[in-house]
Amino acid sequence: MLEVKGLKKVYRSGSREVEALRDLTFTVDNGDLVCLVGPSGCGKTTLLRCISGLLEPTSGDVKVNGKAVAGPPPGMAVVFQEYGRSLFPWMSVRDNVELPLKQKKVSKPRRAELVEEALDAVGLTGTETAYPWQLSGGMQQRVAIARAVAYEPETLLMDEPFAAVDAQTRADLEDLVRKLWQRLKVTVLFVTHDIDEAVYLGRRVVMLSSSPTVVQDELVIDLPAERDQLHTRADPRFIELRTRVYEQIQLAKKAAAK
Ligand SMILES: Nc1ncnc2c1ncn2[C@@H]1O[C@H](COP(=O)(O)OP(=O)(O)OP(=O)(O)O)[C@@H](O)[C@H]1O
Repeated sequence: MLEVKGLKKVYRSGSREVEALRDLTFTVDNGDLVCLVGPSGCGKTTLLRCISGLLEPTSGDVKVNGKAVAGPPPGMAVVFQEYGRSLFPWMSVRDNVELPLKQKKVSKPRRAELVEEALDAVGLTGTETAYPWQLSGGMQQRVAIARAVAYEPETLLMDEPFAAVDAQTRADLEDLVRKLWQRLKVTVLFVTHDIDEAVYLGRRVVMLSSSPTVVQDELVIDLPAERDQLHTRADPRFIELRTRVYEQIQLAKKAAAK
């Protein structure tokens, strides 16, 4: 289980202080898919960086399976928004996916297996020797997802991973994430500012307020587990849920403007 308790982050530079996160508390059960949604600048990236041990919180704590996070936790992988910057352009697709496995000291034959399985899972078999810059944006993001999946993480953090791809590719990648989540039984925390994406993907949606950020509300997404872009998004329950999330986010924005 991932536990975030009383998390606060204040950035300080000289005499300037920015309180990015005020007091965040929520949990993600093992094997759950939780979407975090909040307005732009509410501190979503700051939160994920604290969870992944890349940034030290000012106070509060993050625990994974009861253990406090201090530095990047071993069973965690992160997929960032900017695929262009997260892949090494001088390395082939295979080498990019394999690199974290080398760092994890996985044996060579097992690495080959994991890379092959992960590329197959994201529909990129045959691109092993290509370089990232020879692929489309959507394909590059698939490579980044394959790299995270090959690592066999217990927890997968995704920070607005589809913000930079076109709408059709985005829909395909959303379905890919749900498929991988169901197949691999991994715990997923998915951050997005897109309300429809959060409701479509999540089993739960945690709504954040504007900065200084607190948890505004939480919602269980009681849509069927089998989802598809056409029918799920037209389901009256989907529309009800997205309206609830939208209203909460609007309330958060109004409260912040006062
Ligand atoms: N290194 C930093 N130093 C000072 N302030 C920072 C730093 N990083 C972020 N901030 C501030 O903290 C707040 C939250 O930023 P953050 O990037 O976490 O938000 P976000 O929700 O991910 O934004 P967006 O949705 O626009 O990507 C913002 O006010 C931002 O200006």
